[in-house]
Amino acid sequence: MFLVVCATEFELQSLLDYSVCKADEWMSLVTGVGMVETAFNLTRFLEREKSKGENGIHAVLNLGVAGAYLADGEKQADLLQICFAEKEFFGDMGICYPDRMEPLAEDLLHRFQYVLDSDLLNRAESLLEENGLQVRRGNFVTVCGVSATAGRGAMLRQRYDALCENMEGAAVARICEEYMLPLLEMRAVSNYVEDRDLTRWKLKEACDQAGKAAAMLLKGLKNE
Ligand SMILES: O=C(O)c1cccc(C(=O)CC[C@H]2O[C@@H](n3cnc4c(=O)[nH]cnc43)[C@H](O)[C@@H]2O)c1
Repeated sequence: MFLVVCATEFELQSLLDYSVCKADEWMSLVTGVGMVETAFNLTRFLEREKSKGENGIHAVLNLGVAGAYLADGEKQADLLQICFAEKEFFGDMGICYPDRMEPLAEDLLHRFQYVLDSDLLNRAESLLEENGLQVRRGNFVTVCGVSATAGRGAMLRQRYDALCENMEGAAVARICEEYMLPLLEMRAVSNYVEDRDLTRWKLKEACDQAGKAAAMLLKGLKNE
């Protein structure tokens, strides 16, 4: 079964509202916002499952919202659009200058980028497109702090050839690597990464969109 991992109750609630699957068909975990809470709570959860002798989790869905980087034309995700991660990066792990980032020496890091499960991603993308959703796929950047200027957004987008940013994805990928669990990461765009203006954020609508898409996925992937 899938383990659905969300940072907040808010992001999970809409999936619970839309889901027609029975409770024993997927499990959920709310980790808290950010990489540390995510890594700690996901590891603890998987260890507890292991110690119960349960081996029911076969894949992880990291579900939530994200900030889309501004880009020219084709490369720009729309507000509320569903995006899938092809790769995840620890985006601010490095040497941070005001206008650029430089990498740390490779031998200082375990891993800096993760390639997500392409089979799961292809199946999920097809399923949502068959259900009439226009989705996007691309690189995701996990950051410690929400980017609050268009300049920082442009720098991160360019550096990682990225679609959007979030605060948990790379941590989930790290733990899934350790437990050899295939990972699918799906997020709805709640905001653009621009000079900060919270009045333009669409958090509630994005959670709703993500929950609706996740309910479709969990039902569809189960029937394949
Ligand atoms: O500043 C506020 O008042 C505020 C109120 C509600 C939510 C926030 C967040 O920053 C949510 C962070 C949460 O959502 C993901 N997320 C969404 N957009 C972005 C972004 O532009 N950059 C990074 N993370 C984003 C993230 O995964 C967190 O879990 C603030």
